[in-house]
Amino acid sequence: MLGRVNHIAIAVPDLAAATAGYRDTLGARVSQPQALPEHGVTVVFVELPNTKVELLEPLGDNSPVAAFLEKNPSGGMHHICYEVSDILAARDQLAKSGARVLGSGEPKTGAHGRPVLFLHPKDFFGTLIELEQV
Ligand SMILES: CC[C@H](C(=O)O)C(=O)SCCNC(=O)CCNC(=O)[C@H](O)C(C)(C)COP(=O)(O)OP(=O)(O)OC[C@H]1O[C@@H](n2cnc3c(N)ncnc32)[C@H](O)[C@@H]1OP(=O)(O)O
Ligand SMILES: [Co+2]
Repeated sequence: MLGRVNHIAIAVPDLAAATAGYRDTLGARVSQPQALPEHGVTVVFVELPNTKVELLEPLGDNSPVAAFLEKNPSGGMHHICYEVSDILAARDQLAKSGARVLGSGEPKTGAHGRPVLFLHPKDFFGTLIELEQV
């Protein structure tokens, strides 16, 4: 089922400061901010030779990231995104195995304009998993 790691996500309290840290201190190439109101976040992507790091901060009042930052005020690893070739087949297989697919269960459009789903962290060893169809 799983393909490449598409990105590792880090939730941060201040996206501009985190962007400067990756760009200026770590010398990395960082994309422009992308506001994703339907997901309650603003994100940037740190471009790396073999994958990406997604830096994300809350956007709006019901951001799913806000509760995470209350527990982790300086930020922290938020999720890992794996690529899948068929997100609906993956979803159905996972649901059959008893894994919780978050939200309505229907894929939403992610930051790359492709369908994404999330799996509950408690079902995967304390790690929030995002699946992105590539
Ligand atoms: C799609 C656009 C973009 C992209 O890449 O394209 C993104 O990635 S957007 C990313 C932001 N969107 C999401 O995270 C959507 C999925 N997330 C959720 O549905 C919620 O955040 C959820 C269900 C994971 C947690 O919701 P909430 O924090 O309200 O619930 P609890 O506080 O009750 O948490 C339950 C339990 O899970 C632990 N938890 C919460 N978040 C995480 C996490 N990121 N990693 C690991 N564990 C997490 C939390 O601590 C609770 O544990 P407990 O031991 O019961 O205290
Ligand atoms: Co993501």
